[in-house]
Amino acid sequence: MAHGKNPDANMIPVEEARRIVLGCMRSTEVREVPAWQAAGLPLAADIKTDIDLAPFANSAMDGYALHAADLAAATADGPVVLDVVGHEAAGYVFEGEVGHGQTVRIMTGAPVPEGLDAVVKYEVVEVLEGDGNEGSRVSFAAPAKPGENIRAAGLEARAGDVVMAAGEVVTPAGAGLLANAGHAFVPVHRAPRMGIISLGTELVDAGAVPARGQIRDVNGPALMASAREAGAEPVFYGIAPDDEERICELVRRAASECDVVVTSGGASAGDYDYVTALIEREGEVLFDRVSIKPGKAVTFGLLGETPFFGLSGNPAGAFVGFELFVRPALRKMMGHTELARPVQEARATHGIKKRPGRAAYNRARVERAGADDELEVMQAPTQNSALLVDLHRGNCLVILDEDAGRVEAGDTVAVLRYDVSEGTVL
Ligand SMILES: Nc1nc2c(c(=O)[nH]1)N[C@H]1C(S)=C(S)[C@@H](COP(=O)(O)OP(=O)(O)OC[C@H]3O[C@@H](n4cnc5c(N)ncnc54)[C@H](O)[C@@H]3O)O[C@H]1N2
Ligand code: MOO
Repeated sequence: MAHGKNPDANMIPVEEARRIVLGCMRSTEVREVPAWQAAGLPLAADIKTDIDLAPFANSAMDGYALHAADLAAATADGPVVLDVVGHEAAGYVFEGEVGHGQTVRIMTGAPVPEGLDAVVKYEVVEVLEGDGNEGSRVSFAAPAKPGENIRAAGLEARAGDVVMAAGEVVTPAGAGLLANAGHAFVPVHRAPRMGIISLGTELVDAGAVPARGQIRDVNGPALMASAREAGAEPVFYGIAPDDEERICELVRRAASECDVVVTSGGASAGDYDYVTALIEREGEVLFDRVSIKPGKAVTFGLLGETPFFGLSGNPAGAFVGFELFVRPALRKMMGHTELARPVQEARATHGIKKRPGRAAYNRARVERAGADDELEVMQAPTQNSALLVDLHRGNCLVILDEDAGRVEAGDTVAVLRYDVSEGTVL
């Protein structure tokens, strides 16, 4: 992908870039993990239950199990009296026969004895004789409906039913359901390993005080956190000075050890920006410029089979590049089908400058405000790509398409919510 004087001639739209990226992603291997550890992950296979859920009809209340027909004529003035012939706690099974005129004292969760079809809770039962257990006589002042206070066998699922389908994201409640279906372990795609390299001779780590001309590496830690938040396993390969051989060595190592490699910096037009040329030489470049602001300098390619992202060095550009391309790629590798963050509409509190050209992803914060509790979006005062504080305090990016012009205060704009996970209905 050689280019002449104007590398921007290679710019492609965001949607096209994302299509190219996602087209290259393959899922990671499947492994079995404890069901509770699968929360937040999509299942890699359909999961069936081996038994009916619930496995037997059981009581939803502490009370008396009986034949509903026996109480048909019960009223306050003419109560029906039954003989208590047994007692049943959860985990215990009453094996005896229960005839008409008889009842069994039953606890919540205990199996309803064969032939009985209703449970009446303690609160509305009067004990006439005895302590309420076997040998007692109890009185009912109202009829009971057949099925009352009984949780039927198979209410949730039948043996052999799929209780959770491949691709469904496990929730904490879902982890319980999987256990109920007999699965202590379930198959999910392994967390992708994301290798991270910060490129730039000017970079020192957070523990050092930068000398004149140096700055601290902010993209390394920010990308590590972003990878972890996306469910990937971040691996930091360090800061590489602008030395082609050193970068090449690190990139090769990361590509052989990881599922995806992400660098920041060294991607643009400067004298020391090697990334695109290096990937071209070592593998294949699929694009090297996207029509976005910030973060247009984004190289995407393959090193053998390993996807490579060379993000812009400017911290806001690296963040936007991660959000728009790397995060969806990681999610696809994990088997997620919801790949895009939610986009919603909000009213701009101020005018927003925008020249036709690259699509803008402007740092902003959306909130409910005003008497009508409408969504209002306040853009950060400066959109300088070197600043991170507004991404930290903000929660969204205002999306202005390539051909959009100036936005006036009060206009409705689309905002991408990076504080909310993919698939959330807002
Ligand atoms: N002649 C041109 N110059 C530039 C263009 C252009 O089109 N023509 N585009 C500008 C834009 S827009 C961007 S974005 C940057 C992209 O630059 P690179 O991705 O090559 O990144 P660097 O040049 O290495 O660094 C840019 C900037 O970011 C700082 N940086 C880099 N890495 C880190 C890090 N890990 N932590 C904190 N800060 C970092 C670096 O010091 C630079 O200030 O190119 C423009 N130039
Ligand atoms: O593409 Mo650059 O990140 O706008 O500053």
